[in-house]
Amino acid sequence: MPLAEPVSDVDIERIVAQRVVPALSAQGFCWLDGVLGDVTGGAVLEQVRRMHLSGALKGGQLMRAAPGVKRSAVRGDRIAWVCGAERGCDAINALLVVIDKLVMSAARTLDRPISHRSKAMVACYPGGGAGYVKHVDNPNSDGRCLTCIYYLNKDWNTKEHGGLLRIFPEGKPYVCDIEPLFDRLLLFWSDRRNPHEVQPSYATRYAITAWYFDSEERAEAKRRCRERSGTTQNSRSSRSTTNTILLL
Ligand SMILES: COc1ccc2cc(-c3cnc(C(=O)NCC(=O)O)c(O)c3)ccc2c1
Ligand SMILES: [Mn+2]
Repeated sequence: MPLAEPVSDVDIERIVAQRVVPALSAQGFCWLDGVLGDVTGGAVLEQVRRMHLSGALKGGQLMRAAPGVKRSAVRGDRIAWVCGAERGCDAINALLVVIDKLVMSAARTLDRPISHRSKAMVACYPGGGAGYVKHVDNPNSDGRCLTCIYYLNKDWNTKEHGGLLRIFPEGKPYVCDIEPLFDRLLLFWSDRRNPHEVQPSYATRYAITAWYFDSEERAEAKRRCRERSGTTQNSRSSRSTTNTILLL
């Protein structure tokens, strides 16, 4: 049941109470359809398409590329980081405003100290079998607690196009397959509770991801990083994934 456009704060509070909080509490992930509606969702898609066609999306990095293993064999996406204030990203910004409201409302109810997020990662799996092997987004308490992925793929047919997001909930005998459908928002805990993979995609597959930080876990991660690099408060911390996934 798509939400009215633009989605209202009342709608957001209702969806959080009825869907997001119960699902995150019970199973550790949740997806919502019809989040922005056709008009605003379509505007986001157009802005992502324009970024892709203009060459703004670059090969995604890896935290630790095993020697001799081609990056694309592990992760085939092309990405760009946006804060939403960039020219031609106003619809992406509108999406981020809605996701921020959803997440902060859920954080209040769940009493999770979520205080900030990464920039938005605009991603394209360009087809040709590109995917991402099974992984955990935050296996080592880097501060990221919630992964939010907004999908933009109209007329997506998994049997033909592949590209399923498969979650392997920790300790459960089942998997959860999520189709990357247009105007769908997926949220899941970023830690070891939710190993997941992007199955090989055979059509262009767009998504926008933001990671939300648990402020206490993030502070502890920064403290450990400073301790490891033996630097003082003022020096630059060593560049790492968490530093790459910069905060707004
Ligand atoms: C060192 O700098 C960076 C910068 C960005 C990084 C992004 C990812 C990442 C993680 N997960 C997914 C995913 O699970 N997508 C699921 C889906 O599209 O349905 C994805 O597409 C991309 C991993 C490592 C990174 C390291
Ligand atoms: Mn991931």
